Amino acid sequence: MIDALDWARIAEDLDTHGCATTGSLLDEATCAALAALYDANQGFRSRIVMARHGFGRGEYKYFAAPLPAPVAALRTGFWPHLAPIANRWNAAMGLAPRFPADHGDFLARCHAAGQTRPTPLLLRYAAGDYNCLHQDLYGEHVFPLQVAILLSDPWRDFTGGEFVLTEQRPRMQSRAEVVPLRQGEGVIFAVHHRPVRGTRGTYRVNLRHGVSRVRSGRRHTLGVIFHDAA
Ligand SMILES: O=C(O)CCC(=O)C(=O)O
Ligand SMILES: [Fe+2]
Repeated sequence: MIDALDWARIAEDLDTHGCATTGSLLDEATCAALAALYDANQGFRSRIVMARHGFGRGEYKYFAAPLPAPVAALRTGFWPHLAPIANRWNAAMGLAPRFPADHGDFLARCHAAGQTRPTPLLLRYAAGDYNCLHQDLYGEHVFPLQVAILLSDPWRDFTGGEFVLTEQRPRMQSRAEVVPLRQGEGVIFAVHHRPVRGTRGTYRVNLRHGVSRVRSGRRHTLGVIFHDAA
């Protein structure tokens, strides 16, 4: 299903806005099964209570290796479509790293540098919870794009809790983007920087993402990050 996405449109949205929605990626049953893993309390390497770290309110858990099959399939399925965009972006930004055709080869590079812990995660928010603006950087090796998939149904399961992105251009005030998602839909977005073409050439814009306050209900998300963590 990832291969069938409109990759020309996605690449254009990423280049223009720094984010792109995918349309439906996971059906309702798969979303429910993934969200249910949160409470199963098995198959995770760590649990983070956001308030304890000043990250917001709510919590998340990082999957342990081996990743659940649907999560591993998303990582390997997105990779061949995202790696060429990431290579083009790094070239435009004057950043040296280039990404291989196979995600396993990139993970080997992360692991050799001590980034051995898996980063895909499940997040859970209740009423009043939110996720402060941040960047998911876990070491020297960074893949510049990541994906977040909404597992809950907006309006039925929760209200509020919008995915937000901000970008800071040099010497300008920040621009915010709110990304409405349906259940099972993903947003692909820049982890750290993206290239923007200006009148004097291409420059680097700094992005951060987060989630606005959940007003009611419960919201679950699956985060797919492509570099592993130190
Ligand atoms: O819950 C969300 O929509 C955002 C999750 C997030 O920060 C991530 O996947 O990196
Ligand atoms: Fe994040």
